[in-house]
Amino acid sequence: MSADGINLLKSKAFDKSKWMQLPRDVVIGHDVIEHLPAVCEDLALGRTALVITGTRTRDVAGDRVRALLAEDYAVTTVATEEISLETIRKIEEIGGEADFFVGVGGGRVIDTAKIASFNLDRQFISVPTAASHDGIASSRASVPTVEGNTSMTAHPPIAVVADTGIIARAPHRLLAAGCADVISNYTAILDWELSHRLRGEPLSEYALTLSRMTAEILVKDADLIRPQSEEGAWIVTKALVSSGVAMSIAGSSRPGSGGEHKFSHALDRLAPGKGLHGEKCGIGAIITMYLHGGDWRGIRQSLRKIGAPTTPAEIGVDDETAVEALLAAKTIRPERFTILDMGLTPESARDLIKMLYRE
Ligand SMILES: NC(=O)C1=CN([C@@H]2O[C@H](COP(=O)(O)OP(=O)(O)OC[C@H]3O[C@@H](n4cnc5c(N)ncnc54)[C@H](OP(=O)(O)O)[C@@H]3O)[C@@H](O)[C@H]2O)C=CC1
Ligand SMILES: O=C(CO)COP(=O)(O)O
Ligand SMILES: [Zn+2]
Repeated sequence: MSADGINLLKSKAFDKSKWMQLPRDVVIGHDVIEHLPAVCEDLALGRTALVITGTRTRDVAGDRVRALLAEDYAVTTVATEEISLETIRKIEEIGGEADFFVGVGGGRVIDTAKIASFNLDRQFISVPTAASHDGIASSRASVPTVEGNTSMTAHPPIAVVADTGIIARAPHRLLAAGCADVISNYTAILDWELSHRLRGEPLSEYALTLSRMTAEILVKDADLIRPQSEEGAWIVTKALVSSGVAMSIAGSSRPGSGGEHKFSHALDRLAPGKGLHGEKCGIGAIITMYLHGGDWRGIRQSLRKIGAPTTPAEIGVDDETAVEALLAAKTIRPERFTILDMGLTPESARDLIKMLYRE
């Protein structure tokens, strides 16, 4: 039985988290931020909006969103500096009276808006300022907790408004990180298949195929993904939306998150502030592809071509910490079986990190 079938079979009880929810309006293109009021009108979401943004992204787009909506809506803006259960709770208090939420920023801000709106049973609109992660359109959200990073069921945005002009002007590092997040789908899928074969974990063939196809198209178009190129921003944003849809189909982040993501989450804790989410996942994907016996040099070549880092040193992490993260990775969400559960030792972890520097 595939995971798709299981979702349907289990749907007898009223449990929204089992539904396959997808965004309704997805608007990607030049200057589309100006269409945000029209999108809100189309969706008839109410008259009171809470805009959640970041301390940098407020200048980049948060203030513009506020000004655009203020003509027709009562708007409150909150700028957050971090994602945590505490911040989300505070935002829920501020947004209790809002009819809908708008998340304007990177992955942290969008996940914050996603979880707070889900908890309050309000819709939210995703306005990414960077193509740096595949949570732009997904129904999943990740929050760092004391037990490690937790993947939470939430809901997808009712709409995505992705302005490629804004995204193309963001530092190229963010775009490259988004590409790496998508490239890591290759290894996430291998881990999922491994767990399916070894542990009988349900597999969604639709989600898996969409996830792999998204990574393949991105790698094929890698030559077009250049700094400040709006065409590149458009290609990557579409891939991130597609990857997020794969997660919504699966009802979990499995199609886009395997051992390479666990490595990234372990680094979040062991080396806080070093490297972007997608950058860490990309480095992890080289390692787990090697362990799967696949084309790890191909993964590394694609990351290099796009301008993403391929070694811990490039993100300011020393090798010993990277070894520690590799060993700690399997303790994060231990129920999610990956290649890192197949007998990694301190010696082999050291060799794997060394391997990253090999020509
Ligand atoms: N829900 C899901 O399915 C997924 C969720 N994620 C989550 O997303 C997060 C990672 O997202 P990521 O975007 O890498 O990290 P952040 O949201 O932390 O963004 C990184 C930095 O880039 C800044 N930034 C964003 N846009 C611009 C811009 N246009 N110009 C200048 N600076 C900009 C942000 O500013 P500011 O300080 O203003 O925020 C922030 O300082 C993690 O929390 C991860 O768990 C990742 C993948 C999937
Ligand atoms: O980052 C993600 C997919 O790219 C989400 O995965 P996690 O569930 O590991 O946070
Ligand atoms: Zn990711």
